Amino acid sequence: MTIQHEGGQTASPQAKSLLGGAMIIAGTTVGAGMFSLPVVGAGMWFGWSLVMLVGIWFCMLMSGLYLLEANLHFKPGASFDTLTKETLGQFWRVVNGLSIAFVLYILSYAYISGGGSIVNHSLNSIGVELPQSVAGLVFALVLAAIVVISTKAVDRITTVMLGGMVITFFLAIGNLLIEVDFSKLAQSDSQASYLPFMLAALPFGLTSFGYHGNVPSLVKYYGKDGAKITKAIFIGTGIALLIYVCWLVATMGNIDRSIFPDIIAKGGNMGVLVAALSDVIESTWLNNLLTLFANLAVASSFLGVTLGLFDFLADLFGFDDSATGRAKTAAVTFIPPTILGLLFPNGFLIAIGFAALAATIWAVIVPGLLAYKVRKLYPNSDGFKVPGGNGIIWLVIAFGVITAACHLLAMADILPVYK
Ligand SMILES: N[C@@H](Cc1ccccc1)C(=O)O
Repeated sequence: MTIQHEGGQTASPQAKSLLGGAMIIAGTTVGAGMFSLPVVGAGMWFGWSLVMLVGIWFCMLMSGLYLLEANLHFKPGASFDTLTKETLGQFWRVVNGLSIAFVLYILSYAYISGGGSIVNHSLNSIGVELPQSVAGLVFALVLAAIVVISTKAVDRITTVMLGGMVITFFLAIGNLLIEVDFSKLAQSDSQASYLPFMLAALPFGLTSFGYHGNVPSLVKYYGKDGAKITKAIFIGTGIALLIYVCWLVATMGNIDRSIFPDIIAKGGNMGVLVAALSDVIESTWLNNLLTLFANLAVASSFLGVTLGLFDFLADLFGFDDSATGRAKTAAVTFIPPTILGLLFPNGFLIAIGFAALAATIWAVIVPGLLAYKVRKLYPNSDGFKVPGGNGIIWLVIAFGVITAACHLLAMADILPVYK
């Protein structure tokens, strides 16, 4: 979800509720991570997954706050592009812009792949058989239509979807948690190794906590209220952490670790995970609830990300807001990921991994560098400053570099991958 288009900048900052901002962050953050985390976390299983999520949450929270710190040296409304250009120069501006565009594109494709998989799973349960690529096409066309119609439509529909997600999530999770078999969670076979699998999972954890494109929008929305925006980011990412942990308890507490290699062999796509969960759940309505939730989660992330991409490309190519302008923007936004979705209907996990590689640049490394630089440029500023000194900045940047390295090593088959 995005609030770039909020018209109400004239209201005083105090009038804006904290919860609104927190929900925007939570809505952006929770997405494809729901479906990648149990699959890539299977190797290290629950305990280490929990440790990893808390660590990544902290680093991604800090990098968001660094971006905020830098942003507050500019007028509300300044874009991420402007911040980078003015603070770090043309080189970083280009690297940053390219990595943002890449992440938005590859995520759009990932959502089409995941959405196709889940639409297919849903249709199967009512007896309709479609090739996965066609299901992806249907998913993409319906949602693209909403984005093309208007930003308002996206805002309204995402709000409805978010409401639906919260309701279905808590109903489904409530029931799943009741069925959880805690001995499954605590599974610890002293013969098996767990921890080494964390390295290959790090990039997926990083993508799961990405929301950073929304920070400049929050500054525009709330004005220069650093304390309030910090709270919104803290609460929003905290909600995401809570949802991910509940989801891991629900999935790993119901599906045995020994079943995951089979899920992974089938591409680890969302429909396969939900199907595995359906196998162990007797109740049909719980199954339907879960499927509905999965549909909503991926659809709302798709809307948020493609709307961001749509605006980014309109701005880049200078397409206007007329019907032809929007049609052109829609073409460059939706055609490439949809074609990829038709060609490679099951690349969901691979795409999320690549998204992580590029996201380390603009969601971790660049925010760290921005904060470091503004502290040097304005040493006497009494404005908002993230606590913890420069040491934590380097820690966060190191986390980004290590995660990017893990992705490259995993690609080269050097890291252990559970399968
Ligand atoms: N966190 C989002 C992906 C994302 C990454 C980076 C920025 C914005 C969104 C998800 O899991 O779907």
